[in-house]
Amino acid sequence: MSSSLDLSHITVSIDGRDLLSGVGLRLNAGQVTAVIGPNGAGKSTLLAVAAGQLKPRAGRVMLGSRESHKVPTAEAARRRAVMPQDSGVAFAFTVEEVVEMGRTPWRQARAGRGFAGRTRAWRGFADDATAVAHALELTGLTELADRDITTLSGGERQRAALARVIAQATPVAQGSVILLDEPTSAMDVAHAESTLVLMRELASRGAAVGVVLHDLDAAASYADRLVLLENGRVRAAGPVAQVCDAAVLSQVYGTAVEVLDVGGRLRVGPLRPARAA
Ligand SMILES: Nc1ncnc2c1ncn2[C@@H]1O[C@H](COP(=O)(O)OP(=O)(O)OP(=O)(O)O)[C@@H](O)[C@H]1O
Repeated sequence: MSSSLDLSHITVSIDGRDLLSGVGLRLNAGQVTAVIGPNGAGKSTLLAVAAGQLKPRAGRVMLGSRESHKVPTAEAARRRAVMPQDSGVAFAFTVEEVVEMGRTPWRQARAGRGFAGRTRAWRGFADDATAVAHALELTGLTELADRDITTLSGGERQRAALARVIAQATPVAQGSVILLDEPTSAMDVAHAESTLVLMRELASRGAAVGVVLHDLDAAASYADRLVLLENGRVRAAGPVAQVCDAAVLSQVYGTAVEVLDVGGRLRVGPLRPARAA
């Protein structure tokens, strides 16, 4: 299995406190890897390191076969698209303009090549307008394309941020990396499910997807592998069935978590009391 992004022995310290201690994260092409763990465990910090936004005190980040910081910025942006936890745009851009921003690294690449239409690399590039229109359609935003982004609801804004990431990641190829930090946190159940299905679709086209999720059942249903963080360390990592151990999850989250096998699919969530009729 080829790894598109490989973080090893990552340590991040701020003000003398270790937010991450010796953490590893391997994102494989064609797979969804979900990072789970309680509030403050270090999930967003780990994703920020994976995104190249935060430099670790120790450890190594490999983007494909090269150290991430040695990959030129624009090239890295074509291979690695990131949706941060808070991806709000404060200015009055239209939804379409925000999604178009995802195409910037591709436009830069073409500008750098002059008339790049004849170069080999160009053949792999999607047409910008098509990529933007497709991303809007996939996220159900076509009707809202001309709306001022600041007027959208929280869930709609989150879909626009996702559309920008999809536009940036187009064309998805082996080696593409897509990082999503709680992409469904503001979405209703229907949009959350569509987003998770879309995430799997991106992986099936060859992307290595890393996603932070609080919804344990969604993580168990849609991820191939889980990384469970606790206090800045990896408590468990591996295939879903291996990491979804009720005793371990209950201990790490400090509340009773149940894991049920329902027709071969694991259902994971808080153990809730039965209510009297
Ligand atoms: N810039 C910073 N300065 C000081 N502490 C920080 C900073 N950034 C993060 N932290 C702390 O590092 C820890 C990990 O934060 P992080 O955001 O990675 O957690 P998380 O697992 O994503 O949490 P959540 O589920 O609440 O989003 C937290 O205790 C947080 O308060």
